[in-house]
Parts: sequence; structure tokens; C-alpha cells
Amino acid sequence: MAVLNPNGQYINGHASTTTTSSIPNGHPTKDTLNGNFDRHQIVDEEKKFTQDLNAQIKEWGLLDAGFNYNLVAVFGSQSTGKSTLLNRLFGTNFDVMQNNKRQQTTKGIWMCRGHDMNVMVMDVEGTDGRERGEDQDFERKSALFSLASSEVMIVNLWEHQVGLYQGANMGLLKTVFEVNLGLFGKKAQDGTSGRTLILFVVRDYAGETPFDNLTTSLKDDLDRIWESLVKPAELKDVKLGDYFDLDFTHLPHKIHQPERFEQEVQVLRSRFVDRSREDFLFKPLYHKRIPADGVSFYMSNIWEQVQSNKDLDLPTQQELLAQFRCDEIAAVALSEFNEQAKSQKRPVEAGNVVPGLGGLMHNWRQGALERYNQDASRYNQAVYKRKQAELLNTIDATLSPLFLGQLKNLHKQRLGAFKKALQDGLKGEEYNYADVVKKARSDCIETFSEAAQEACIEGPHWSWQEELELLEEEIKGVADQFRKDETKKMVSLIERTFKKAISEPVEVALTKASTKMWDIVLRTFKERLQKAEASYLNKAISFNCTEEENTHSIAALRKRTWLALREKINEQTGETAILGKLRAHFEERFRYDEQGTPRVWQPEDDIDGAFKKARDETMDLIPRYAKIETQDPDLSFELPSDEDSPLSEEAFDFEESLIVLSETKSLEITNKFKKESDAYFVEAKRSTVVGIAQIPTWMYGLLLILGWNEAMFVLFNPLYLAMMLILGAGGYIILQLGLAGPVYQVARTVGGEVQRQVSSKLREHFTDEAMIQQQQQYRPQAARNGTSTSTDDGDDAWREELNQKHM
Ligand SMILES: Nc1nc2c(ncn2[C@@H]2O[C@H](COP(=O)(O)OP(=O)(O)OP(=O)(O)O)[C@@H](O)[C@H]2O)c(=O)[nH]1
Repeated sequence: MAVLNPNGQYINGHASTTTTSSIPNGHPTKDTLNGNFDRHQIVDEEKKFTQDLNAQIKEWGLLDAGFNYNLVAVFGSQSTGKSTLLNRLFGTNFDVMQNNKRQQTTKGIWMCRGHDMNVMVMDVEGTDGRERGEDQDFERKSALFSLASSEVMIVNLWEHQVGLYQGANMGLLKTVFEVNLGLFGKKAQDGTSGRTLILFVVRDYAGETPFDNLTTSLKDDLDRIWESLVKPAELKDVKLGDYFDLDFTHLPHKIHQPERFEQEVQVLRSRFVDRSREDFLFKPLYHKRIPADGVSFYMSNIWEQVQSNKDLDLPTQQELLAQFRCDEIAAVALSEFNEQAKSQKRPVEAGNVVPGLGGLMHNWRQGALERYNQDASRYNQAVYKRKQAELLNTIDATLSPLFLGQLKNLHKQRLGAFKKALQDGLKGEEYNYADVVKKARSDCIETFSEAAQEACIEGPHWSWQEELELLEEEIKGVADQFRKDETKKMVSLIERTFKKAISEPVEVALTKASTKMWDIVLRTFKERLQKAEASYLNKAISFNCTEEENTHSIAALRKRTWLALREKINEQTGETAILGKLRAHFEERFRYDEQGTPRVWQPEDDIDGAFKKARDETMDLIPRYAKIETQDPDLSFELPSDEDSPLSEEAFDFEESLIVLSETKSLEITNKFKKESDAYFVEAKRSTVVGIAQIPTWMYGLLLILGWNEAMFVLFNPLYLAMMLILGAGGYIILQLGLAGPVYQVARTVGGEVQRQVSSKLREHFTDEAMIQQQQQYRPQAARNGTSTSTDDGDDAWREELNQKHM
């Protein structure tokens, strides 16, 4: 038979003085001598649920018990003999307070298997202990946990606590009922987790007050608190009896009536053990229907729900007051702060940089904080600190947009200043790009950093580094753009200088049209290009251009200079220009002799030969002009194809660019030149005819004889005579005044012009006529003879015939 030791613990047939040994939280203890089961702390003081409950249940031999087990918990104020009662009732070995020390014994929640019975007993830390003081969190959570997980919850209280609100834990029960209803109310209604029996055990019952009165008082209190519960809408009509059964019992004073106490305890024990009793307490309807091997998981889940439930975090009166007052004080401080902050909101939003904004923000924040601290610091410290943190959060949330706005405006302002500094620095010719950019950049970063630093205030962790990085990136972008523009400008300048430099040499070379013409042109081009490249590279150093950019720019420069050269060549080889050059070349050879004297053609001169020679020589120039070809291979020049040159904007074929005159164009120019040269030939021929047709001397004698009568008529006619005298006097005056020369010149010029106009009209008329007639006459004949195979030969034959006629 099980026997109780002096501590109220059962021993298996042996009287033993061995007490349980305490072992740190969570670790099972074992009373090996009396054979009682180990107890196990399932929730520690830090509110952590054990990991080892399953192993412990196994050790208790209950893991395979299925539903054949019961769960009981105790609830009540600290040091009201809860552990003592449990040890007596169930033969557990929970710690009991030493009589000489009045202090908390049970910390957290412990569990132990009952002696000789399949009962898991939970001993719960007492409520209202001075150790936890105002902190009611754990007692609420542990009470809710016990209520939700056990079949029978023993509410342990002294007789004198009955009728008290706090003393009888009614306030606590109210909270626990309320949360229990919210969390597990529906489940319990479904009938899935069973009802719970709440057993009130009135300790140290003296018997003076009838127990029924105490029972009624307790029931009334419970009904009252149940009515005052804030229930979920769907459970608003539920009754206490829908979830809980109530039972009441009492025990006499343990010290004053030890024997009766023991007897009553045994009676109560038998109600837990003897299933045959009517008042058996572990009725099946209270069972939660969780198999024993699932108890650990089930309970840890309940604890997790209880732990995470916010409704249990109810404040104390002190806290409530502190919350109310701190909120009020914070609101006042905040409204003053908001007024101050509002003053700078608009300028910042308008994009202005507010000077000294950091200082202003710091003062507003500090002012609000001091105002709050001054009044609020007297209240509950936890609440005061929490509300202070909330106040600071609100303040910082208001200041943060100002800070960010200031940074954004600063960024914009500094970037603008950077651009301006570059524009100013890059004016004129005498600047070093790298130096200008370096200075503008460092000025910009420095001023931004200073102002951003100023805008930061102590407290909130604001950072301006990201904005600075952004600014640096944009600065780089702007500098790159400037550099590209500058590089372009420089390349254009070099190109202009290049164009100027090649203009004259190319013009001279192309006018001369020597066999070395292209060699001269290409040599000049290459020399100038070399100078241009050197000039670019020299400047590019100060532009901090990358190797790649230099390669591209040089490629662009080469192409552009080549195109400039081609433009110059085109200008010099346009149809009019080239015909002019050919004409000049031809005239030089046909109209002037070897000494450079103008030729006066005599009938005996070989005009045909000279003409043919001059024309052939001139025509030889056309193919020379047609293609850029150097004789010296060292002077040849090449450009990369378009695919390799990313800078080229339009398709460019270098080989094609070497062709100056296409074949069609060459033919066209040849034909035009021939026509022009033919005119020279005719003119030469005519000049010999004019020479032949001079007036003979006898014609003058004949003119005198025939004109004698007219001369006499003039002499003897007074009118003609007067006219002659006037003319003579005029001539005399002119001679006297020395105006003979000018008058002669005027007369000569007028006369010459008239003569030129008349003779050119006559020549045009006669030449066209003669040529048309001669060609018409000659060509059919030549065709008949089959002697003409080309236009040249035909022209020559016609010219020969024309020649004979003039002879
Ligand atoms: N007057 C009286 N004292 C008792 C009774 N039962 C136990 N005590 C004494 O009350 C003191 C506290 O006993 P515990 O069993 O440790 O009380 P408890 O409620 O478990 O204490 P905590 O776990 O710390 O909350 C001990 O000194 C016990 O000897 C009783 O029925 N009447």
C-alpha cells in the first residue's frame, strides 16, 4: 500500500526521509528511493515550452496509454498550498515551500505522473506573487493554458479569499474566460475538445460559514464575470455552463487539524481514483480525446496560441494611467513640433535648399522630446519609454520627407552648379579639361557632402550616401557628355584646320595635272593628317579620354579628313573646273609656242599637227584625273571598312571614293572638250584667212580718184567747211589741252568693242555655216570611202578639207 511521507509524498511501503532533488529547469528529477515518478518542467520562467515532454511521457509509461489517462491542473494564488495538495492527492513530488521561508516555490509550469494512477498532474506557478509584481503576463498565460488543456482544473483558495475579487482571482479568471472563449470557444462548442471541470477547493475551511453560502458566493461571482465578458459575436449567448462544470469542496486547516486534513484529502483523492463513485471527478466528458502520444504536441500548440495571443497583454492600472497621460503629453509636444515643421515643408517641396535645415530639425525634435520627457518621465517607465519611442518615430516620420527633399534639392542644385562650372571653365581656348572637371567635381561633392551632413540629425539613422553615389554617377554622366562634346568640337576644329591646310596644295597639284599629281596630293594629305592626329592626341590627354574613345575619334578624324580631301578634289574636278583646266592646258600648247609667245598662224603653219598634238596631250589628262592613284606605293592610303568603324553614319566605300570621274563622266567631259577645242581650231584657221584678205595699195589710189569730186564739194560748201573748221578747232583744242591720248583711248575702246561685237557675230555666222556645210559634204563621202572608223578620224578629214579650201 502507498504510504505518505512527512512532506505528503507517497512511498512504496517504506518510510523515507528522502526529498526530491531540484534540478535545473527542463531537466527531469528522479526520486529513486521512493519510486515516485520524475517531475518535468514543461514551461520555464522564460515562457519556453519544453522539447522533452514526449520523452518524459514515455518514461512515465504513458506514451502507449491511448485515451486511458487524465490531465489535472491547479490554479491559485502563490503559497496557498497547491503543491502540498497535489502531492497528497496524486502522490506527485512537486516542490513545497519550506515553512520558515515565505517565498515562491513553483516557477513556471511543472508536470508529474500521479502515483499508481494514469494521471498527468500540472503544478502551475501561483498567481499574485511578489516576485513578478505588476507583470501579470505569465499568470494569465499559465491560467489560460491550464484551463484549455486539462480535464479538471483545481482552483485553490483560502476560505477568507472567497468573496474577494482579486483575492479569489476573479479578475484573472475573467480575462482567462474571455480569451479562452475567443481562442477555443468554438472548438469547445463543437464538442471536439470536451468540457472542463473547475473544482474549487476551499482551504483552511473553519466551518463557521455554511459551505453552501461560500459556494453560492463563488457561483454568483463567476456568473457575474461571465456576463461581463466581451464575447465574440457568434458566441454572445453562450453560458458558463456550456463550457464548464463547477464543483466545490473544502479542506480543514492542515496545521490545526492535521488528521482531519489527511482524512479529507484521502476522500478527495478517492474521487479522482474511484470510478465507481458517483462524484468521480475524471468523467469521460471532460477528456480532451487526445491520445497520450499526442499530448506533448497538443499542449505545445496550445501554449503557442496562448503565447501569441495579444488579448492577454492587458495593462495594469498604473500602465493605463501612464498610457493615457503619456499620450496626452506626447500629443501636446507633437502639435508644437508639427507647427514648426510645417514652416519649412513648402520651401522644401518647392525644390529649394533650406539653409541650416538640419539645425532647425534638430531643435524641433529636441524641443518636443524635452517637453515630453519633462512631464511623462514621472509615469510608469516602461510606458513612458514606449511612448517616447512612438513619439520619436512620429517625429522622425515627419522629418524624414524634409530630409529627403533637402537631399534631392541639394542634388539638383549641386548638379546645376557643376554644369555651370564646366560651361564657364571650358570657355575660350586656354583650358585644361581634366583640371576643370576635377575642380568642378570636387567642389560639387564637397558642398553636397557638407550640406547633406548638416541636414542629418542625431537619432534617426538617416543616410545620404546613396544620394551622394547617385550624384557622383550623374556628375560622371554630365562630364562624359561634356567631354564628348568637347572632343567633337576639337575634331571639328582640327578638321577645319586640316581643310584650310590642304586647300592650296591640292588646288595647285590638280591644276598642274602632272603624272605625280596624286602623289603630291596624297603626300600633303598624309602629312596634314599626321599633324591632325598628333594635335588630337595631345588634347585628348587632358580630356581623360579612354583608349577606346581615342581609337574611335582617330578613326572618325581619318574618315572626316579623307572626306574633306575628297570634297576638295570634287570641287577641283567638277565639270566646269575640269573643262577649264583642260582648256588652259590645251591653249597653253596650241595658242602659245614653246617659248610661251602667242602664236600668229601663217598659212604655211601646220595648224593641224599642232592642234592634234595639243588636243591629244590634253585628253591624256582625263584618265589621270579620273582616279586617285599614286605612283609611289608608300603614299597609298586606306580607310577601314564601315563595319569596323562604329562612328560612320552612312555607308562608305573607300575603294569607290578613289574614283574621281566615272567612265560616263569622263566620256562626257571628253566630248565637251573636243567641241571646245574644235572652236579653237576654226578660230586659228580663220585668223589665217583674215591675214590673206588685206586691202591692196592700188585700192587707195582708186579711192582718191573716185572721191575727188566729193572732196572738192566739201571744201567749197560753206556748211561742210564750217563743220570741218569746227572739227579742226576741236582737234586743235584737244591737242593743246593734251587730251589727245584719252580721247584716242576712248575712241579706240569704243571702236574696238564695236568691231569685236560685229566680227564675233560675223564669225559665228560664217563658222557655223561653213562647218555645217563642210561636215555635210565630207561625212557622206568619207562614209562612202569606208575610211572613217571613228569620230576623231572624221573630224581630222573634215579639218583637212576645210584647210584646203582656205588655201
Ligand atoms: N495553513 C495551511 N498551510 C498549508 C496548507 N497546505 C500547505 N500549507 C503550507 O503553505 C506553505 C506553502 O505551501 P506550498 O504547497 O508550497 O504552496 P504553493 O501554493 O504550492 O506555493 P507556490 O507553488 O510557491 O505557489 C507551506 O509552508 C505549507 O506547509 C494548508 O492547508 N493550510
